[in-house]
Amino acid sequence: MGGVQVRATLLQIEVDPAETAADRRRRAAALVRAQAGADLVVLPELWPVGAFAADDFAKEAERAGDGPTAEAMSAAARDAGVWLHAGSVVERDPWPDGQLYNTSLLFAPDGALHTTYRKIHRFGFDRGEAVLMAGGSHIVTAALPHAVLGLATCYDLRFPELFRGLLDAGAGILVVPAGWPARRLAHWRVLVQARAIENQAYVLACGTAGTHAGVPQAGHSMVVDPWGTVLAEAGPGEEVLTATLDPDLVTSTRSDFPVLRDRVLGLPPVS
Ligand SMILES: O=C(O)CCC(=O)C(=O)O
Repeated sequence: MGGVQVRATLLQIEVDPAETAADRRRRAAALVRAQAGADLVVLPELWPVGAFAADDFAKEAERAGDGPTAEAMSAAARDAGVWLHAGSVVERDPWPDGQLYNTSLLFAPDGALHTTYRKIHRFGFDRGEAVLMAGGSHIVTAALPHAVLGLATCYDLRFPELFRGLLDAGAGILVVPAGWPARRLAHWRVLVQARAIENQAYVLACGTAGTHAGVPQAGHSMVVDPWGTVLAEAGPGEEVLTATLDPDLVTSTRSDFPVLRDRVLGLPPVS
């Protein structure tokens, strides 16, 4: 990254079933290339296939390291010279007969795959992702030049203990790609802000636009600072959202208003 400030761009891409995954990959790659000059670019959850398009998960599954999304995003990150959180893909591992995972891909500015994160909490209760995919079992952070990213995905937002794990692992910028449905937009806005306030961290929450598998998407990608202030918020349609982050604000918020120091851990239950 260039300096003390982090120029972040969230690409709230529309997922339209009339567009093929291959066409959407080309469009997303062009959007990433247009962000040259940013430090960190973020795409949403499962944007190649659609987060609710469960019937297509197996067909669109790919390898995390060198599948079609990884190849397109690696080249786009390198061409733009940006850190790229390329959202998530349906990963099959081992290839070609293994389990499906909802796996996020983080590329370095030279195009190398830096880190992957398998979504831990699977959404759908007894349907969709919850039955078709396996859950991840690792908390994942990534140390970038001026900040540590903590990775989570969509439904993970509802599980504050995961974010405490990311906080304890050193994260100051929490990155949450999502495919959040419009009917629970109110939950999204509150949860994104809450994760920022309670962990005194930036939250970059990038959703999708459009309707796929009959589920209208919320859009409303958000950038929230460690004090809980919403720095930028998208509308419901496709949008490029930008914000400038100051990693020192994480440190100063935590020392000026030191609530994290007052955590009380490991209390025994009353029997
Ligand atoms: O928790 C929710 O309301 C939405 C979660 C979701 O859509 C997902 O994880 O894909």
